[in-house]
Amino acid sequence: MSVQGSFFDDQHAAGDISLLNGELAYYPQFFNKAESDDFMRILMDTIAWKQESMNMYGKQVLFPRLMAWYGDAATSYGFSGNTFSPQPWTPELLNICNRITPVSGKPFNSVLLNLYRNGNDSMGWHADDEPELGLHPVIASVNFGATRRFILRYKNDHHLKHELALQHGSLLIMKGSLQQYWEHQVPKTTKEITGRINLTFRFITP
Ligand SMILES: O=C(O)CCC(=O)C(=O)O
Ligand SMILES: [Fe+2]
Repeated sequence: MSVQGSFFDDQHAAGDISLLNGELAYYPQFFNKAESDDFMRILMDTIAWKQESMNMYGKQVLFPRLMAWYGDAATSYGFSGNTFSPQPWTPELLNICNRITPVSGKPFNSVLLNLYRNGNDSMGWHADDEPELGLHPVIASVNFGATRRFILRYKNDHHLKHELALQHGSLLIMKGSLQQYWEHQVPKTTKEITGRINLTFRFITP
């Protein structure tokens, strides 16, 4: 994809964002409005959304969002005391995966989906650094629905931050040593907003 114009006059401008010890690439309008609207509606209706719980200091606590896990049968994924077995790929998930793979330059065999029902749903600080993702994972994050803040902070200096507003139809690629040195979060907001779906495509060592 070519980069033309400035970020201010060309909404299609896309590009690499180089951080200290980490790399991002952001494509604000990777999917056009019509196809993004379609994906949002179809994913809302066809994905097996569930509110999972995690063990926190000996107590079961509900995740503040709905989740789902899809991918190749051989992949399974553990975090926060859970092990997820994937549901088989749906046509839309395969379609999205096939569209983003040429940009990521790496194949994916699974996708974690998150549904933020409103501003009260969120995701806390974490890095996607589980061993089954490998040392320098390429993770492709696709966004439909309401724009949400995506904040990164440097693990060794929390003052060092970078923020993006992930919009409807956007693609964010996280790569290099980003997960090793940075954490990210999607904070709650008091704004009246509609739902948002985020998909993170990953390659899990089978
Ligand atoms: O919703 C987002 O933008 C972030 C999702 C995320 O960080 C994850 O699934 O690990
Ligand atoms: Fe993450």
